[in-house]
Amino acid sequence: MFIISGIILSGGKGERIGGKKPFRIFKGKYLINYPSDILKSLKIPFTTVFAKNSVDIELEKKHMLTYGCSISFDLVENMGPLMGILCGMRVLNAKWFLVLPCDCPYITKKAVKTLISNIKFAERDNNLCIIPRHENGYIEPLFALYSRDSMPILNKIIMEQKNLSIRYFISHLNPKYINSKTLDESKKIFKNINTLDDLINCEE
Ligand SMILES: Nc1nc2c(ncn2[C@@H]2O[C@H](COP(=O)(O)OP(=O)(O)OP(=O)(O)O)[C@@H](O)[C@H]2O)c(=O)[nH]1
Ligand SMILES: [Mg+2]
Repeated sequence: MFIISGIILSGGKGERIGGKKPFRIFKGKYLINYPSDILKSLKIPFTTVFAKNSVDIELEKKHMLTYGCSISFDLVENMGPLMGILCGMRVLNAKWFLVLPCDCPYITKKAVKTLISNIKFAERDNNLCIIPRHENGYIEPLFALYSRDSMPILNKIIMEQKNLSIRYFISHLNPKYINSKTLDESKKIFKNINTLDDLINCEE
């Protein structure tokens, strides 16, 4: 069993960017390549979870071949990131899952390593997830670690379909919150690309 495996969430509608978000080009690379390159360089195996109905099966297959990762698809459409996380967990044999969005081109190796360095404390304190939190209280649950022990809880939440918010899921996990600045003083790594303007206008 790998201790850590990655789940890259790539199955959102991407409405604000006009669809096909993972394969939008940002500074010469597909958006999805940024988190994928970091995971590859850290030798963390991962799966990329696309929407139930493929947006472009050729590009999705090419992504799989480029990175030697697996690709997964949401079992049910339009259920949001929790469905993506569960579908990723189902195909990975890991103790901890590193969940990342597909639209985080400023991600760094250092940030991922720092996040991972908290696992030993989470295991000591029985925290089933490790979530970056900003000073203003805002949390980053899609740039976070989840223990395998959170999987039955997530499964139950999805089966019940009562509340599919990620905050509801986390509320069952005794989260370890870590100061977002320990991952990146500038906090730029958390910047997501959501619109066509973001694709063009993001400064260096
Ligand atoms: N697998 C999967 N991933 C999702 C789902 N919804 C959102 N995501 C991913 O979660 C991350 C954050 O989502 P958003 O920033 O809202 O992106 P989005 O939903 O694609 O874009 P908008 O439609 O413009 O909100 C992105 O990496 C999305 O691809 C989903 O239902 N399934
Ligand atoms: Mg969305």
